[in-house]
Amino acid sequence: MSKQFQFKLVLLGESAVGKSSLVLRFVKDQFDDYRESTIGAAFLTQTVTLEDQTTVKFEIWDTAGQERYKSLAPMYYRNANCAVVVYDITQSTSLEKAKSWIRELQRQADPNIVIALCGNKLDLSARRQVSQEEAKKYAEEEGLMWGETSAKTGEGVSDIFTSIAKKLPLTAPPSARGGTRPGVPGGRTGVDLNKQANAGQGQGDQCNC
Ligand SMILES: Nc1nc2c(ncn2[C@@H]2O[C@H](COP(=O)(O)OP(=O)(O)OP(=O)(O)O)[C@@H](O)[C@H]2O)c(=O)[nH]1
Repeated sequence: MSKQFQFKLVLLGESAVGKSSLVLRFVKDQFDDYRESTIGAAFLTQTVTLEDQTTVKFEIWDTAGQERYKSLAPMYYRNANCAVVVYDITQSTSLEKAKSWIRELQRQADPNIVIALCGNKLDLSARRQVSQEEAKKYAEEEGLMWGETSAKTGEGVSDIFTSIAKKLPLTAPPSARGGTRPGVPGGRTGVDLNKQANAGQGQGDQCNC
């Protein structure tokens, strides 16, 4: 039987960089030009199958980027196995905000968290304010994964999640760990689904929490 794992992933970043759009593309392969700003956070799941048929189910917490929700974020990144910190390549201030989220994760999240820095809105590269060199250099210095995406065209979106899946510890002993549920953002993670009956949500389930 192929191995199945489940990990908790959190998205962080300034408002309007495209966090929810990235998740919508990844989970439902859709894009919405007029997406409303997230309130609180949203929960979705999606599964990635690797070449060796290992499946990685992501439990995704899409946080709200507006400043008024900032204090909620620790609830979502606490116990997260991985984080996608998003900036908008057409807004250099959004990279500064992403760096501040990364500093916070480095100080307060699980020390083994896998962090990917993601430059979104690649389809708008004519208006680019953040060069690939600058972002890549910063990511290398901080030991982060890095990639650029367009939630609008889909470019790079599945690559970033697949790269994260490959970096996660897929050999971790599963038995002592538990899964997360919608409404329980701080739940434990990293479960091997082969060992767990009734293992949570199906693909693309969503709740606004
Ligand atoms: N051109 C372009 N527009 C995008 C892309 N991704 C998102 N957008 C647009 O940017 C706006 C904000 O996108 P959201 O996904 O709501 O951004 P968010 O980061 O989730 O925002 P908050 O919920 O406020 O934190 C929307 O109008 C999207 O349609 C992209 O890759 N390219």
